[in-house]
Amino acid sequence: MASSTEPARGTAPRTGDPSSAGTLLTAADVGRVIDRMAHQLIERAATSDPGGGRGDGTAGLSDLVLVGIPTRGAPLARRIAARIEAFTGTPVDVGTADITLYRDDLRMRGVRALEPTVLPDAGIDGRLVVLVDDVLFSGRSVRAALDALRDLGRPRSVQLAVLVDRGHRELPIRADFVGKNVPTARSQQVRVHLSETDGVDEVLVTEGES
Ligand SMILES: O=P(O)(O)OC[C@H]1O[C@H](OP(=O)(O)OP(=O)(O)O)[C@H](O)[C@@H]1O
Ligand SMILES: O=c1cc[nH]c(=O)[nH]1
Repeated sequence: MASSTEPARGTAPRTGDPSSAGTLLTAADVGRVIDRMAHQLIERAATSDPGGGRGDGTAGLSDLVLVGIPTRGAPLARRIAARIEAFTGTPVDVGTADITLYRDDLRMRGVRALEPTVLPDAGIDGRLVVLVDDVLFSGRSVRAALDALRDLGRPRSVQLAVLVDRGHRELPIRADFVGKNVPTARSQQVRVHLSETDGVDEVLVTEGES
């Protein structure tokens, strides 16, 4: 997670009046935001490369594993990895980590099917893991993901990338890469739709809790 002296990158202030209900990001916006996040990850992987890199824009990428948090963090991680490969020519390992059994609010959320946990063959030990999710809200999903990772290996570092940070944290968790910071009212919902899961790329703000 980001240190307190290093603000997460984003495109809008996190404080301010709540966003109006409606479309926050169109399909084209989602594509642009994913591209920007891919570039930021390339840069950050290079600066955190213990080997110092080769100066060709691919430093640290072999060390990087993008781990998506289901549901929509999984396709998002795959898309960011695909864009990193498109920009650098270097493939990036991707995985998914189901967090269901690690949640602290399991009893409040009702029964839901477990999602797959799939890691690259090289695993995550000693590597730079970037957790990927669509929305960061209370931080409880990310907290659960950190616990899930603990059972999967021992990365040398864990960072967090989210498409939308809507504020209202209940835990001391902050993203290292933010596609878009969106001031919201607690009563609103941010709904991320991706073509892989929903048939369309868009981010909506709706009124009323789900
Ligand atoms: O910071 P938090 O308060 O945990 O909220 C963010 C989480 O909520 C949503 O997932 P949800 O649990 O609704 O499941 P889904 O991904 O299957 O939609 C979203 O995808 C994030 O994972
Ligand atoms: O607004 C929210 C809150 C939690 N999870 C979401 O996907 N959206």
